[in-house]
Amino acid sequence: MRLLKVATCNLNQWAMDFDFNANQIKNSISKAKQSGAIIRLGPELEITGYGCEDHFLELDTVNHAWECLKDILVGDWTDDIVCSIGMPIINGSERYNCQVLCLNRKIIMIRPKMWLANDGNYRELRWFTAWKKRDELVDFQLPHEISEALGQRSVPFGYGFVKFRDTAIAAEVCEELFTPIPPHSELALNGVEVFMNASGSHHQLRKLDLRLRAFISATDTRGGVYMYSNHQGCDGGRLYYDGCASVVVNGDVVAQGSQFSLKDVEVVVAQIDLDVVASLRGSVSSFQEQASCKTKVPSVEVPYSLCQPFNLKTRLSIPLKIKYHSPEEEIAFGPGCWLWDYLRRSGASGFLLPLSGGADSSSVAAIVGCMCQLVVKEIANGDEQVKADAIRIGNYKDGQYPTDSKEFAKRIFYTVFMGSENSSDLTRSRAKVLADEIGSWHLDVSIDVVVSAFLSLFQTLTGKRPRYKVDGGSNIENLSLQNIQARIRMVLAFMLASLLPWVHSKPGFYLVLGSSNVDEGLRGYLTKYDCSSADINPIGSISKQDLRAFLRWAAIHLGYSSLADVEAAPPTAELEPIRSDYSQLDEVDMGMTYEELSVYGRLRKVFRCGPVSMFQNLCYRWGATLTPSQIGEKVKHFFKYYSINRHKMTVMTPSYHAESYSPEDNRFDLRQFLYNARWPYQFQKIDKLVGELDVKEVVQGSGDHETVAAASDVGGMGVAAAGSGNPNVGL
Ligand SMILES: Nc1ncnc2c1ncn2[C@@H]1O[C@H](COP(=O)(O)OP(=O)(O)OC[C@H]2O[C@@H]([n+]3cccc(C(=O)O)c3)[C@H](O)[C@@H]2O)[C@@H](O)[C@H]1O
Ligand SMILES: Nc1ncnc2c1ncn2[C@@H]1O[C@H](COP(=O)(O)OP(=O)(O)OP(=O)(O)O)[C@@H](O)[C@H]1O
Ligand SMILES: NC(=O)CC[C@H](N)C(=O)O
Repeated sequence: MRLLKVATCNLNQWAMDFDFNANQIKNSISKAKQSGAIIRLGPELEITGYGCEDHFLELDTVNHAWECLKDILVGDWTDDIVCSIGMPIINGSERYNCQVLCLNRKIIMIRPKMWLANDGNYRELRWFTAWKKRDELVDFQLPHEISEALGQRSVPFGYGFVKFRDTAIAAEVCEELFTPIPPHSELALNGVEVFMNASGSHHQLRKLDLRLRAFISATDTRGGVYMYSNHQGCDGGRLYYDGCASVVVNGDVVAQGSQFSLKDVEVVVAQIDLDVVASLRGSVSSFQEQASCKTKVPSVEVPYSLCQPFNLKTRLSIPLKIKYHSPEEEIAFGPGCWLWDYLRRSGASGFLLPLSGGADSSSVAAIVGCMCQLVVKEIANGDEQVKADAIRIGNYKDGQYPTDSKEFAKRIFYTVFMGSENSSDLTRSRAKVLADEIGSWHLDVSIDVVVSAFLSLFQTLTGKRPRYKVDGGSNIENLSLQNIQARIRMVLAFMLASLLPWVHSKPGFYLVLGSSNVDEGLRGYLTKYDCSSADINPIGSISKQDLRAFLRWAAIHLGYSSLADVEAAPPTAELEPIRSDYSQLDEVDMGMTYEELSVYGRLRKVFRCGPVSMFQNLCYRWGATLTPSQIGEKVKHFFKYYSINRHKMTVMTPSYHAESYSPEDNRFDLRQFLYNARWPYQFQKIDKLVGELDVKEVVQGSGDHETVAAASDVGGMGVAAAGSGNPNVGL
């Protein structure tokens, strides 16, 4: 037997906070050593933080990373433990995203990333060069100061692996795992038994499965130990890195860390018998055959042993049942943890939320409530860092600290219902009941006097006073009357967030939370610079359908039972007067349902459909109940409003990224914002297709169509011919 103990970790780093990050790395190495591990793997670019973006272009960033590495190497951190540490390195004139393998105060090899992440949220090619030399390791001269401090002049740099006396190990850096020809396949043929994947990978709803499947398929037939390390938390941007440090052996998960957690450092350890890898490989004839004619990968020899012989002092890690969170839990915990990091790092004293009693703002309130519950739970579990942060933010004195989530919420969370003459008692009371359940400091104010002050001012200026449509006004008047209310709420929210702490003799300021969802953003069904404009928004890329499922879940599992009523109510903006024969409803206003919007959203972004291919795909999906002409009208209606309102995406409040069809314009969904909203070329093509289909009556009902049935559960949206069936493409 060759017993090997390995440790991997989730680290909650903060981009550009070098002291903090270096301490976390040291802390994780100490924990790994305490557990008896001989290998410690950390996340990608852990010294700088993954999300430094254009700071990677600054030489300072690379220099500071070396300084931190030197500090780690001159101490006893790496004594008797192989540490894989992530940082940027300049070799010659190119900058690489590297894993630095260290042991006993020396650097044994530097492995630059070969396949960079460059889709969706990722732009690594903007900052790094991909390493392309695959047949040799080059000699890298260490920077003078490092060289002096370590007594080491140079180090092998490039693609390769490290051969110890008793096993071989190699790095595979994040995206490399997801490439069509991942390095681990040829590394395995070269005898590498342990793969160390350092990652910087963000949370997206329903994505974990994709990741775990990749670890499993990397090792189930070819054998191997797959170690995965990731960042965890908000390191300064819209992404939440969702941890899940794990160890997989021959396709079985034997250790799995948390996906969502408030912990700064979590070390995940596994004890493995490496002979199971050799044994599996020896039993697969095709593996043996391919190994016998493999392409040789360069290696570095280190005369050191990592394994222990058979002994009964340690227990082997056994296969675990993989833990997946439901999407509802993901919505509660991902944004909940992200909000906590943002709050503790921003210096704010809490959050203020305009709470309408509707589904969206109630979801945000529930997520803040969940955050408070997590904080109290983590303090009860003995987390000193969470306790110290909570004491500071909640302004606790005399040794007191949060022990009850409602009491904590009262200190750090203001909710405010800002009713107008169009608000109903139902929503007003829903807001109040929910606030009581969560424990927030709740205010109920009327904005009517402010609205009428604006209207009077306008009347003085122009001599005219706009009227609602139900009172005989035009569309323009009707819209402007709605938008005044919506925008006044935004101004009042910011005013309260800055002044309420002063009123209550508390230090600091509160962050205003926004609560528009991904579908409203896509359709543009929001008033520009109303309460959708805030400091941050935890649900800006979550769909209405997912939010409704979340509300049902939260009513039970977070203990906020009033959310069941909130969920059951039809979504309404309550900006127009309610009459016996009229009450404003979102889906009527928008001319489409939220369910339809989710379908359009996925087709547009995830499946990259323009208007014409969206129409064609929807003919398969909806052909049983709608005619081609009706489908054509729906597609045109969607694209018209999407494009008219695209400018609103340029000023969307920074939101937690959670959804692959997010229209977020700043980092994720990069498109123009001034369109010809008549789409003359595309719409004419749709009309032409409709004409042809009507004549031929080709679409006879989607149920009869083979491809529809086959693809009907693709990401829950039943895309038929939209190309790639993976809704997570472009993570
Ligand atoms: N191409 C362009 N590039 C840059 N800016 C452009 C623009 N076109 C218009 N604009 C600007 O945008 C303005 C129009 O946008 P905006 O003022 O927002 O107004 P608008 O989009 O016309 O109206 C707001 C919509 O949101 C609905 N609403 C209101 C309130 C709450 C909710 C909800 O349930 O969440 C929904 C409301 O029923 C209405 O359909 C124009 O007045 C102009 O200032
Ligand atoms: N009466 C109100 N009191 C406080 N805030 C409000 C009120 N009405 C609207 N808002 C704020 O403006 C945002 C957008 O308003 P709107 O009611 O139009 O619908 P929504 O986007 O469907 O959200 P919700 O489901 O929270 O009502 C809300 O999410 C909320 O933050
Ligand atoms: N940092 C990376 O290489 C990211 C890779 C991949 N797209 C992920 O989200 O996991």
